[in-house]
Amino acid sequence: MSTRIENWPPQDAEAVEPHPDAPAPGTQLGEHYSECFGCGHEVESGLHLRSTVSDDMSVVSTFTVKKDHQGAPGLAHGGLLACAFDEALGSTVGNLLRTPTVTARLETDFVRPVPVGSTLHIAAKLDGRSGRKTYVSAEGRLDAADGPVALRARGLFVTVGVDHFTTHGDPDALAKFRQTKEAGQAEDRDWDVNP
Ligand SMILES: CCCCC/C=C\C/C=C\C/C=C\C/C=C\CCCC(=O)SCCNC(=O)CCNC(=O)[C@H](O)C(C)(C)COP(=O)(O)OP(=O)(O)OC[C@H]1O[C@@H](n2cnc3c(N)ncnc32)[C@H](O)[C@@H]1OP(=O)(O)O
Repeated sequence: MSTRIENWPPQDAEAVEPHPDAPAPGTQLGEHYSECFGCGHEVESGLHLRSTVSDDMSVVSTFTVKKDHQGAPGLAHGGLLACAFDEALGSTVGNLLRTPTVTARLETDFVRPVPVGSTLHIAAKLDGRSGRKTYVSAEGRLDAADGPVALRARGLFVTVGVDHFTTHGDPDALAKFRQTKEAGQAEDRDWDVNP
């Protein structure tokens, strides 16, 4: 059975409200985990995505394509670009709704090639919510917030409990995640997803 979502957001989705304690527009969001490939500073060849709350419903992220991110010579790898959108969409849901979620479905439309050295400006917005399901979409523009559209993506994120990470994750990595938080390096996150 196909799980493709034909209508976006689906009819059963309700309007989504940001969490009352969501970071205010203009807030720069910190990395959520130092070893995250999408945002962590410890991953040398990672994406080092940086995100800022744009308004109640949206987050803008930037990511500069490096040599390590190539698919074809001089061009970004498509799967890696999808990864950047996964991170940007997940950060939008996690930070504006202040809930731990995981990607259940990610659709990416590749509109134009993304050269090494270019910076993608990814504008993501919350589209709707239905129970544990949050619908979020994004557009990525080349080299400027109003540059040409290079990608579009839509994601379904499902809210999970802490047990998702304790059951399936690595205990040592989770301990490091907790220490990072306690050291105050994971800013703006007073909601606890740790065991
Ligand atoms: C990775 C980050 C972890 C750290 C979190 C900590 C702190 C967060 C802090 C800040 C956040 C900031 C940034 C985050 C940035 C990036 C995040 C990256 C996110 C990822 O990169 S994360 C890795 C990839 N991700 C997975 O590793 C998920 C694997 N997967 C599962 O773990 C299960 O599959 C799960 C849990 C998804 C569902 O399982 P489940 O048993 O809990 O629930 P169930 O199956 O009932 O689904 C419930 C409802 O979703 C519908 N549904 C499910 N899947 C669907 C699909 N594909 N299409 C259409 N609908 C779907 C069902 O139809 C049902 O709908 P309904 O309720 O209407 O029946």
